[in-house]
Amino acid sequence: MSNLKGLLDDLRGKLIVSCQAQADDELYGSEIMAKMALASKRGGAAGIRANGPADIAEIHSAVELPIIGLWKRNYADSEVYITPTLEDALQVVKAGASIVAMDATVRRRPNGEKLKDIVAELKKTCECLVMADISTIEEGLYAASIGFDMVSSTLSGYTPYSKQSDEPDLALVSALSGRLSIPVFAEGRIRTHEQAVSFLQQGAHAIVIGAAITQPKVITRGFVDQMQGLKKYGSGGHRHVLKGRGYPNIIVL
Ligand SMILES: CC(=O)N[C@H](C=O)[C@@H](O)[C@H](O)[C@H](O)COP(=O)(O)O
Repeated sequence: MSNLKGLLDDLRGKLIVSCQAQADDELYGSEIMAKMALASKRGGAAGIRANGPADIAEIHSAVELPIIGLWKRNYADSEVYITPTLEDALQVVKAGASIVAMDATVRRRPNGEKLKDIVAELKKTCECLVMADISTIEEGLYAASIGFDMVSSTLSGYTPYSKQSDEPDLALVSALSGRLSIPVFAEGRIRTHEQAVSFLQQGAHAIVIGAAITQPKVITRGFVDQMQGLKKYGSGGHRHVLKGRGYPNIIVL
């Protein structure tokens, strides 16, 4: 466990790159995600965020960086899609993640599982830290109270009741950083160097960036839109939409 506590210190002020591609993405595949992770490491990333046991295992064997693992899965009886169940979390840890990230929203989980019980079980049985992906201040406070090791603003804008915006949620990260003793990670729609620095100045422990680094389609579209005078990318010109039950897909507006 001491190693894991040290891990949080190691991540302070650092960048974690989210290397994820869905099945309908041109870059889909564990080998490609491992290359993406390797390139991120060479660029100075201190950690990788990755989706699914296959990608996590491949990255774990190819890149010497801590992995924040999750597993996006759809269940018929729940809107929760980021590591919804205990078994999903266990598979993520087994694949090589040091930190398991999971939806910590107030929404009902598959099979009636309770967030509190999942966290307690993980703490009891796994050598891992647990990250709460939250969408509101209340969810962040609750997550800290039930034993999560850190929270991340991942789901702000992706639950129907949270703030909807194309911008990253600086207010949420700032508010939680002032109220929680556990680390608060900034994640979701961070597109510029300036935004990343602002989050650190507002108290974020570390920064997680995905699309702006690992999705060439999105980056390309940003340039194209700017060149056409559409002013969309710099202010968050794309966002995830929940297609069907859960899976976020990048759409370009
Ligand atoms: C909402 C959701 O499911 N977010 C996912 C969480 O793992 C990923 O698809 C994001 O890429 C990640 O959060 C980083 O965000 P951004 O790609 O905006 O920098």
